[in-house]
Amino acid sequence: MQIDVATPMRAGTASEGPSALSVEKVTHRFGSRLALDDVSLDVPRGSFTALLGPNGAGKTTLFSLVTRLYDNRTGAIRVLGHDVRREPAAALSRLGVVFQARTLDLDLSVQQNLVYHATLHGIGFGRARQRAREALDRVGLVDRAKDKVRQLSGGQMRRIEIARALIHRPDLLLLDEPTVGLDIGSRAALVAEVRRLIASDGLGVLWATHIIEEIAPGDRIVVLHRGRVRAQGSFAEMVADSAGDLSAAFLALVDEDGASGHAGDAP
Ligand SMILES: Nc1ncnc2c1ncn2[C@@H]1O[C@H](COP(=O)(O)OP(=O)(O)OP(=O)(O)O)[C@@H](O)[C@H]1O
Repeated sequence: MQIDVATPMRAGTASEGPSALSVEKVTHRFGSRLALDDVSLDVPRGSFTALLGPNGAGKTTLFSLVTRLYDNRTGAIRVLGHDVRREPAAALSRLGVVFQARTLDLDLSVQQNLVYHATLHGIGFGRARQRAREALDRVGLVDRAKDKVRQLSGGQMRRIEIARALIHRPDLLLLDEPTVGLDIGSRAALVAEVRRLIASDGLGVLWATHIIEEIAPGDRIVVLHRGRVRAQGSFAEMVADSAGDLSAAFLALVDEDGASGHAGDAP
């Protein structure tokens, strides 16, 4: 299979500038458990990069390192070229994140949730209200600004979380299994929404999932399994040896009895 396992694709040529996200040789342990093992990956600007991995692959751990919930003691993580350890403020100001667990305050209005978040980013109250309106407009929910969050559906709450993540105009958006608990229609709508944002704003998106149907031709894919990057490349590269079948390619990569049992092995 012609997939680059060793060297992540470089989006950042001199003229294009650095990648939205670059992770280089990051290892993370919880006690004796190795959650991430020498992980390197790239999210080019303007790309939808799917972080595809089964339960326990290490997706959430990776997100926690990028967002500085955990400290990366090995390797380097850069957001738009800013190292998250050495320049945390610059790196985190370019980053928006939607965590797997819902984090909206259900008893506040949609607008209050957004304005509160904007002020945490140092945006003044007046501007925060304007930004909240703009962000809601982009996810098609401007008419729900005054509603309490608990009055919204699960899919609408997710879209509010995306609006909130965009309020400080980041260049990189991380979403950790954002469609968990949504029906098929809401799931498809949410993926489409994020793809529109990439097209309109040139955001780099890292979308963690284990749902193959959320991935489209044109996406970049990073397959993570048991803490190791098993493969990364374009959709076309990923399915080249499986007659266009991404599920088959994915299963071959995460099959413990298959040839790709170790991330460092050439597939
Ligand atoms: N706080 C923690 N303490 C100990 N082990 C942890 C902790 N968080 C995660 N792990 C372990 O690290 C590994 C990776 O977990 P992680 O949650 O990152 O995977 P994931 O790909 O996000 O899984 P899922 O799709 O189920 O959310 C697992 O073996 C998990 O048990």
